[in-house]
Amino acid sequence: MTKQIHLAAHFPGVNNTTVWSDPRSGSQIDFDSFRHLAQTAERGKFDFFFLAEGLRLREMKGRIHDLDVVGRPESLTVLAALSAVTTHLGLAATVNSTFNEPYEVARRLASLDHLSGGRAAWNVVTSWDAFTGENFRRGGYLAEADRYTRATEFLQTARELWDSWAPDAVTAADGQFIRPGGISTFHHEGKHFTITGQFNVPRPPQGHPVIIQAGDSDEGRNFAASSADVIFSRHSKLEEGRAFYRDVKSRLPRYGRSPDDLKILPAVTYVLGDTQEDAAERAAEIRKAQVSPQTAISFVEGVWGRDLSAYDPDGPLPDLEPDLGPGVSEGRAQFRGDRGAVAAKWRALAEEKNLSIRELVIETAAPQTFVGTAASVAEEINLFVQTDAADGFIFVPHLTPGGLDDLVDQVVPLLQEKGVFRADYTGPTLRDHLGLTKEPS
Ligand SMILES: Cc1cc2nc3c(=O)[nH]c(=O)nc-3n(C[C@H](O)[C@H](O)[C@H](O)COP(=O)(O)O)c2cc1C
Repeated sequence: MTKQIHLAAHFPGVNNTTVWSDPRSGSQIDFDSFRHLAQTAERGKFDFFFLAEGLRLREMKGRIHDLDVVGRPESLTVLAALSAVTTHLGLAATVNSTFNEPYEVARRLASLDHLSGGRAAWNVVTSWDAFTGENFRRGGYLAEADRYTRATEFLQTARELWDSWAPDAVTAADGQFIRPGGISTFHHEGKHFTITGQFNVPRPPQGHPVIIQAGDSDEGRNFAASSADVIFSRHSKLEEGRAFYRDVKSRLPRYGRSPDDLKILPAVTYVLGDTQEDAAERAAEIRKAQVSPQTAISFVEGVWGRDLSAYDPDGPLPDLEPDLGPGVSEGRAQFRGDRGAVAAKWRALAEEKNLSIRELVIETAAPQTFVGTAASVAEEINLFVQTDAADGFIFVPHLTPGGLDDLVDQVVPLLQEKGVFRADYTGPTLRDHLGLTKEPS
């Protein structure tokens, strides 16, 4: 059976995706930038618009990675404003379950779901690191091992709050506003939260907003399989995408769910050209522009575990061994792999090709996912979905705010012609767009 593709748009501006040097590059914080990207996604009949979250600026010994994050307003606030200038597009907010409280988050998501007529989604992230925690905690930090027990209980508690209002609780008829018995008292007692009382926002139009999950560990995958509607993954290559897809989908029956109940959407990038060669040339230029001198130094610092700010990005790698103790880079940019092995590989590559620090980082940076003509990119997107490497994609453009224009104008019509992507929305809610009939419980 031919699968229907799901498409979403990610607002860029972090992780060196954005090409700041391009004269078309606009503000990351003006409402017009958000509006342009969201309205472009809606013109393309995308399922949803996605905002990530970073709760502390990344830094190296106090030096902020200022090219990584230049303005990142709180996502639910931005999405509430976007709900007024869009009509069908889903609105997905990343909200951390480690540094927030269920009552407050459940209220804000229920409110967005009401304001938007059933278009809200919550990307439940679990970043727990102590460095970020300094912004929030009164003392003591969550152990890494507890991040998903807290997230699971957090989500369960939010669901109890949403369910505490019957769908028809508000009657506003016969001199009565609330139907007797329409609102129940909630009482939650658990390891992380003990709360009791009454929720004060009516049940969201979608019942529960759509739940997205973006972890990758075994616990993260189980959390998605048990509790999420969408998983946002980093596995964007064909073979690794298929392996991830098989692994995650095979976990659903353990939780009494069917594989269709969870959509797998990897984050992807793209570059279009008039010919394959033209697109490849443009892709190489974009990769160069994405690695600024400061970005190049911070990547190498992340692997070497040393302050390398005194080194010339256009010069050779430092003649220093990596420091394999705790990294000096803090925040989400911290490198989490085997730094010794990566450093050895990078040194060998730099020597073999005579690369400067910046050239090395450009050479090792992940290539763009889809590079080609509109027709070849449409083919490839469809191939990934029809061969179960994904159910669709979250596109991360490299330009704000015009970065999705060519995708929507040139690639989406080809997918529509193939009959694998909607020509128009068929329902008002995000659950309708995703073809999700029931909520995980
Ligand atoms: C594709 C992807 C996107 C993510 N986006 C965010 C984000 O915007 N904000 C955040 O705090 N964490 C984000 N995370 C981090 C995850 O929520 C999670 O904390 C992290 O991956 C550690 O969990 P894990 O060990 O299960 O992978 C993202 C992870 C992935 C894979």
